[in-house]
Amino acid sequence: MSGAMARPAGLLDRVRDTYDRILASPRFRSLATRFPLTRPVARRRVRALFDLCAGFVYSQVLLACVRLRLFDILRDGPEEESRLAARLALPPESAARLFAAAASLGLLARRSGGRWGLGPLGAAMVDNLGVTAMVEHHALVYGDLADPVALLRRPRGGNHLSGYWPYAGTAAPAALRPDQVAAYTDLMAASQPIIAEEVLAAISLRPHRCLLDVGGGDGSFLRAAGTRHPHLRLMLFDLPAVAERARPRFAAAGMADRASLHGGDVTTDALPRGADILSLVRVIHDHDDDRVLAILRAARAALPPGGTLLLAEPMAATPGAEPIGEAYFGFYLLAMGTGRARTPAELSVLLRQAGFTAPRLRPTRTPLLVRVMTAEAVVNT
Ligand SMILES: C[S@@+](CC[C@H](N)C(=O)[O-])C[C@H]1O[C@@H](n2cnc3c(N)ncnc32)[C@H](O)[C@@H]1O
Repeated sequence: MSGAMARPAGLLDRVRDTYDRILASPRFRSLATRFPLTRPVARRRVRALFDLCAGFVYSQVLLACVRLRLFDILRDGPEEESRLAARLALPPESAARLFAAAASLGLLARRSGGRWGLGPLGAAMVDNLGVTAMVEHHALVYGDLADPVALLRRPRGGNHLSGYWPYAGTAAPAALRPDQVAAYTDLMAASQPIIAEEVLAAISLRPHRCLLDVGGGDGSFLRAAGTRHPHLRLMLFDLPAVAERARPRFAAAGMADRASLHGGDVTTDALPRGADILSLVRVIHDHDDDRVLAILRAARAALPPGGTLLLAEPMAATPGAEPIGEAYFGFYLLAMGTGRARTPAELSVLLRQAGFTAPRLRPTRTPLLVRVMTAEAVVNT
């Protein structure tokens, strides 16, 4: 039991307990499927439970499609089954099995004349480098989650994912070598365009002069912001080996004279000054509370009084996307070894502790992908 004394159950709790006991009864479940009025609900629950049991198989069907480049092949139009099987170098029977499985998941669709085309979800995968990279990356996650009870019981870290995100498990992240940061930086860059679109639609940078992106990776977010706001000066802070990866990319985008790059460890080194808005995009959820406070305090110190903090990441308890924050990020970050998805209320508490005021959640178009909060650096008294 936790330290808190258990409160006596209220009426609502007792009603819920009774409801749970009824649902847990095999006899009731059997009755519910037979009774016409309860049958639709019973069927939905059975389906939801089956999807939970089978989800890993569905993911592997998607992985097979991605590895075979099936969505790329079908982007130019439907193809006849045996020709498609030959292009994929699959035995005809296996190919038919894959196509039927993918169609049942909305990835492919049957067309006339024995042909297969893209389904609605397969069409959404075309040129979707971010999701494609994540599907491949999940092969690593899959390994770490193979024994979830062992994962929950063991000390944190020491998994494939903690090796993939080496800053999560080291006391000296600034010493990481270029070869240790390349894979994760590229993965983040692949999904950054969609994140940047959401964030830049949620908050206007027009009133600002200079944006400092902390944990800014290869600068993808800054370049998106700089393209949309040509007046904006750009500053990037990340681990030295990561910040260096941004240099040729800013040059290629013709933004080298607007951008400055700064390498260091945000938990121990001072951040450069001069920006009136500072962003933390998909950074805070990687860290435990003590490091989050160190990062936010460094951000506060770098901003002028009244300066804006922009915090963007997937958050816990997002209405309609609860499993993303609690289940997906909960277990992903457990395997990685640090961090957790936090609710806007939890983030607000940390922001205030670090010297920010007026934390505010800004609506995003797809909160499942990213939510945005802003706060103001307190005016020193
Ligand atoms: C999950 S990635 C997000 C990258 C980028 N903001 C994005 O959304 O694509 C987290 C970033 O924080 C950086 N980072 C982690 N620990 C850091 C530290 N102690 N000091 C500076 N940067 C750090 C990583 O190198 C990485 O680029």
